Amino acid sequence: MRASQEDFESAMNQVKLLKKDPGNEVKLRLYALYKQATEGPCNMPKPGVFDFINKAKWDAWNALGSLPKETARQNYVDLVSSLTSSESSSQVKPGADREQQEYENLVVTSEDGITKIMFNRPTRKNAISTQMYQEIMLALKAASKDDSTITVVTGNGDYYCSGNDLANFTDIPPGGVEEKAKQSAIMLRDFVGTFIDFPKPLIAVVNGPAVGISVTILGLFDAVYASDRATFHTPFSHLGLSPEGCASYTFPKIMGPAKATEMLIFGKKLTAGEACAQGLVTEVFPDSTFQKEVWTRLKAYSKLPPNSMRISKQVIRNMEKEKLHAVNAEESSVLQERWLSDECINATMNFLSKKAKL
Ligand SMILES: CCCCCC/C=C/C(=O)SCCNC(=O)CCNC(=O)[C@H](O)C(C)(C)COP(=O)(O)OP(=O)(O)OC[C@H]1O[C@@H](n2cnc3c(N)ncnc32)[C@H](O)[C@@H]1OP(=O)(O)O
Repeated sequence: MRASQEDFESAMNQVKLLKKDPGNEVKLRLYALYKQATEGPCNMPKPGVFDFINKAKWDAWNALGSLPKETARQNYVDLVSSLTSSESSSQVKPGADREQQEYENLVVTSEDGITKIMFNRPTRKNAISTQMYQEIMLALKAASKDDSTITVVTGNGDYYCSGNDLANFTDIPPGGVEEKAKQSAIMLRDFVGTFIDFPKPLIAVVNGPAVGISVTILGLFDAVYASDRATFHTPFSHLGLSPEGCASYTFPKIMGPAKATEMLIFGKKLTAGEACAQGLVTEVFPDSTFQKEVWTRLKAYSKLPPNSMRISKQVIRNMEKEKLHAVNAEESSVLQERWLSDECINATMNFLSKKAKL
C-alpha cells in the first residue's frame, strides 16, 4: 500500500521524537526524501564548495534525480518506520526478565512470557501526554515482536489512567490551533490503530479508575480484569468531545446501544461490577487480592502455546479490522473539528484553570 499524506505527516512527527541521533548520513537521506516528496527534483542552485553543510544537503537531494514525489514519500515513511522499530526493539529484547529504563512515562518489563506495559505518571493520575502516546505505540510495537506470549497494560498508583492529558492542547505549534487539531487527529488515529493491529492477546489489568481514551480502547483488548476500586468514565459531552478508540462501534456492540449511549453521550460513570455486567470487563476482583489473583491467572495463560493464541486472536478479530480502521479514521476526523469548538475549548480551559473536575 502507498504511503498517504497522513502517513507522511505522521512519520514527520515521529522523527521529532526519535530518542537516538540517527547520524548524519541518515539525516541527510531524510532531508533529501522530504524535499523530493514535497518539492520534487532538486531546484536549488548548487552551494559553493566551502559551504559544507548546504553542499552535503544539496548533494543528497540532487542524487535523487527525478524520483517521483510519491515514491520519495513512501521511502521517507519506510525509513522512519525502520528507525522507530529499531529503537523499540533495542528497548525490549526477547526473553529477558528485566525492567526497561528508557521510557519516561512507562515502565515496561518482560517476565514469565508476559510483557507488562505500565503507565507511570502517578502524580498526574497517569494522564496520557503527547510523549506518552508515542511511548505506548513504541512499547506495543516492540511487544508485538518480542518473544512474550501475552501483553498486559496496567497503571502505577491509585489510578489506571485519567485519559488524555488536557494540557496536550496548550502546546500550540506555529501553524496555530488548526494545525494542532490536525496533528492530534493523526496521532490519535495512529495510536488507536496500534491497538487494532496488535497481534497477540492483549490484557488490561485495571487497577483503579479509568477515564476517557483509556476506557474506550478497552473495547479493543482481548480481556479486561478490574479491581473493585476501578470505575469507567467517558465524559465526552462534558468536555465538548465525541467518542474515540472505536468505542462508537465497539461499545454498542458489547453492551447494546442504550447502555452505550449512557456512557458515551451522557457520561455515566460505571462501577467495575456494572462494567462487568455490561460485558466491557471480563472479571472483577476484590482490591485486596486483585494483583495476586490476576497475575497468577495471567502466568498460567502465558504458558499456553503462543502460536495457537495468536492465530485464535486473528480468527476472532481479523474480520473486523477493516471496519475498525474505518471507524477510527472517522472518529479522529470528527474530533479534529470538536477540538476547535467553543464547547471543547471552554471545558479544557475550565479544567486547566482549576474551575472544573470530573
Ligand atoms: C491528543 C490525542 C488524543 C486525544 C483523544 C481524546 C481523549 C479524550 C479523553 O481522554 S477525555 C478524558 C480527559 N480526562 C479528564 O477530563 C480527566 C481530568 N481529571 C480530573 O477530572 C481529575 O484530575 C480526576 C477526577 C481524574 C482525579 O481527581 P483527584 O483525585 O482529585 O486528583 P487531582 O485532580 O488532584 O489530580 C492530580 C493531578 O493530576 C492532574 N491531572 C489528572 N488528570 C489529568 C488529565 N487528564 N489531564 C491533565 N492533568 C490531569 C490534576 O490536574 C492534578 O494536577 P495538580 O496537582 O493540580 O497540578
